[in-house]
Amino acid sequence: MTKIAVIGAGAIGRPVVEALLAGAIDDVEVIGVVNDKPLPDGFPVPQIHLAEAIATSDVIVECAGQAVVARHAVEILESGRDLLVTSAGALADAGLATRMTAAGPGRFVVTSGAVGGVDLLVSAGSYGSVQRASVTTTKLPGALLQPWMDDATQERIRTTTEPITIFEGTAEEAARFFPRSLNVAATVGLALGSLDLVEVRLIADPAAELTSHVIEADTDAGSYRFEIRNHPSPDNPRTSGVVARAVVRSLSVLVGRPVGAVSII
Ligand SMILES: NC(=O)C1=CN([C@@H]2O[C@H](COP(=O)(O)OP(=O)(O)OC[C@H]3O[C@@H](n4cnc5c(N)ncnc54)[C@H](O)[C@@H]3O)[C@@H](O)[C@H]2O)C=CC1
Ligand SMILES: O=C([O-])CC(=O)C(=O)O
Repeated sequence: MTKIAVIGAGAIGRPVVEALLAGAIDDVEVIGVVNDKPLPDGFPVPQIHLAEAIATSDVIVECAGQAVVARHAVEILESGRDLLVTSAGALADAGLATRMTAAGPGRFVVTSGAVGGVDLLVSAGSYGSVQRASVTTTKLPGALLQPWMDDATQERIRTTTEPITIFEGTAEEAARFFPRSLNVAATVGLALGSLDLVEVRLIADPAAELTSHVIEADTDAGSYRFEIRNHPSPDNPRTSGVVARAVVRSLSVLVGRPVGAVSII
């Protein structure tokens, strides 16, 4: 039996817990959830402290935010626990990425999250050089407002009646400026082996009922274009609903029991 602790009980953490309790992966036990606020009434597993999670689990699943990875990943890995990272943008901090890579004996993996095609991009990145790569994300304006934006910028985004580009930059900048909306840009950069290479564009579109991520890459191995259109989570318009399922799938690979009739990894 593999003991799992989850950090975060929100739009990703809660459905991850529910899927695991429903038997999505054989032979796993959810020992509890670490959360910075009291859990809502009826939450199906107990709230535990991080120290208890570290002491009693085999794998810790982060579904809480980049700051949690920055603060706790090295400690978790040094304790010997494996760590599944959802907030991929944390690894845009090269110093943290280096410390996490050096830490052990626990291992860390990053879920593919809201996007697909990153398996092929890892293969292409290792095949030869990458000439260019881009991620263009389109979301509802309200999902993109940030505390660092001034009032005029927030108002322009909130009231736009047509699609507007609100950010252009590297995957590192994207992860820093939109920590809850552009982790996927870091995921693509990590897959290709360079975050600086990835040109990121973020569009606020009041008609964007679906969140879209268009990933393009020209490499020695080939040219790729993936267009992903996800329904947002009903619990958090920033987050695609499918992400919790991606986390469960990644966890199933990490624990060596891939889900599905035929294992595709
Ligand atoms: N890789 C990907 O494709 C995606 C990654 N994400 C990442 O996943 C994170 C979680 O997303 P959602 O579940 O939609 O967010 P959410 O806001 O619905 O839930 C976050 C949960 O984490 C808890 N939390 C926050 N800080 C914490 C701390 N320091 N310690 C313990 N618990 C803490 C909150 O109380 C809440 O329960 C996002 O912040 C983002 O970094 C989100 C969407 C896609
Ligand atoms: O869920 C999504 O579509 C993407 C997202 O929020 C992120 O990358 O942080």
